[in-house]
Amino acid sequence: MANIRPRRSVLYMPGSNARALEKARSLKADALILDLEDAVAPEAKILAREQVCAAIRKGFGKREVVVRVNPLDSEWGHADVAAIAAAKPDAILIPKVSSPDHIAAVARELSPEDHSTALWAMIETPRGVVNLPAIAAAGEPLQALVLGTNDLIKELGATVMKDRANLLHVLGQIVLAARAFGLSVIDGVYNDISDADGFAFSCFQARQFGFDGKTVIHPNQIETCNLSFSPSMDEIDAAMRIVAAFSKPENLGKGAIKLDGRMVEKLHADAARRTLALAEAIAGL
Ligand SMILES: CC(C)(COP(=O)(O)OP(=O)(O)OC[C@H]1O[C@@H](n2cnc3c(N)ncnc32)[C@H](O)[C@@H]1OP(=O)(O)O)[C@@H](O)C(=O)NCCC(=O)NCCSC(=O)C[C@H](O)C(=O)O
Ligand SMILES: [Mg+2]
Repeated sequence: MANIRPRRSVLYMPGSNARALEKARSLKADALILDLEDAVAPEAKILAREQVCAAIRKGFGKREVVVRVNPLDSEWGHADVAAIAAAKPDAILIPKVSSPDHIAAVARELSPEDHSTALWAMIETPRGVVNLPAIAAAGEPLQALVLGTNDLIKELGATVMKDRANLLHVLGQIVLAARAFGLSVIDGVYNDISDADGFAFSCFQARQFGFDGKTVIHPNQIETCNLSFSPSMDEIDAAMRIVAAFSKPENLGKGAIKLDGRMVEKLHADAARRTLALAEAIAGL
């Protein structure tokens, strides 16, 4: 099983907020997005870039570190990419990706020494959704798609619905595109920090769609998120039983077997191995 990196909870914080950058070192988010884009006011952009570079160099333990830069066509974009790549985060998150050209343009800005920096792409414009297959097919170093529901709702002229009935087609399309090209896929944020039940539902819904995790905006959303995107004890138990059943001598070479009165195929064994690998990776965090 290839390396699995848990990306259950992916916490945004404004790069201009020194307290949040420090606090993140004590939080159990799997990944952090240090934001230079929309969460940072224009007058704080340079300070945010400097603070974020210093914070990356100090380190965030085992947490995956991702920096959202400003778009290349903004006055900060090119300098953001140069400075952030030199600080060596795990990935750079490109906002408002509407075509594969946006990814290629940022990739061109990375020097050959920056080859360890992956790219993540935000899908948050109508064009980004329409062009999902081409964007997801961009290839290395693209590693993940992140849904931006706030911008998307705004651009669509839609309104926020608790059950996201007006976004279900997008949830399906982004997961489909990501899986077709072997990318991770992270759901958008839930703005109402005080609504624990609504947040838990949106995590449950995202997991059912196949997302690897969800972006969060406040420490109080992390635990629910981690729980929602972790294999449950029942899932781990079922996975172990499936793997064990396929390992029995009488089942070797069989494509389908009967287990507890149900048909189980090799594909279920593959999924079970992935579940166990994810559980192991989570335990190692
Ligand atoms: C929303 C907030 C501004 C609220 O902040 P605050 O008023 O400080 O909240 P609390 O007092 O409840 O905070 C309690 C402690 O937790 C720390 N904290 C809060 N938020 C974070 C965080 N995101 N990361 C790390 N630490 C955090 C506080 O410092 C307090 O700590 P302590 O001092 O020990 O008491 C704030 O939560 C916030 O800024 N959230 C993130 C906002 C953000 O980054 N937005 C941009 C990303 S969302 C987006 O753009 C989505 C996408 O593009 C789209 O289009 O959909
Ligand atoms: Mg956005």
